[in-house]
Amino acid sequence: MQHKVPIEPLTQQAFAPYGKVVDLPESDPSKAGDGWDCWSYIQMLDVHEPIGFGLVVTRRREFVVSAMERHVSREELLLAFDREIIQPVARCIDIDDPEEHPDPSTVKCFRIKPGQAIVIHRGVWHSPAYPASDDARYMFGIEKKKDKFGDEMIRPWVDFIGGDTIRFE
Ligand SMILES: NC(=O)N[C@@H](O)C(=O)O
Repeated sequence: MQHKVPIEPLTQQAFAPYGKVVDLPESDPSKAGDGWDCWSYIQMLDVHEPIGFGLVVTRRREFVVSAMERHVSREELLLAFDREIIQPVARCIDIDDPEEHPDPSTVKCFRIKPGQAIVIHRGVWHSPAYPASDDARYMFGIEKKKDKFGDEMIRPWVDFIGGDTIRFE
């Protein structure tokens, strides 16, 4: 079965079950100077080991997702660089279940604008991000350590329950 999921704007409230949003706050800056404003700390990444960074070039393709991965031991920072990207996510049901499959009924797809970022909660399912229109580049940062269920394997992808797929629009 294929589930249709609308693309939604990234807001703290909508993204809360999946992680944290990194964006300019409405509040006054905590520091400012001639020609610049600074807000800190606007978000936290909970880590115990050095962070490794990865860059992804994501190319135009059908907006269809059939599998996701997750990191049960690590939060993941993900930052849109040059163009808008779409990030599909699914809820973590049981972080201690190594046999869990992503549940398609919990999928949401968020539009992340250049300069915005997310911190994906531990255990939350995610696919690679898609470009909203033209090919895009994004960066992720994650602790460089083994995950509890070994998601550093060559193929960490887990199909949706029932072999379902997601089409987002
Ligand atoms: N988010 C993404 O594209 N990749 C990471 O989750 C990863 O572990 O490679």
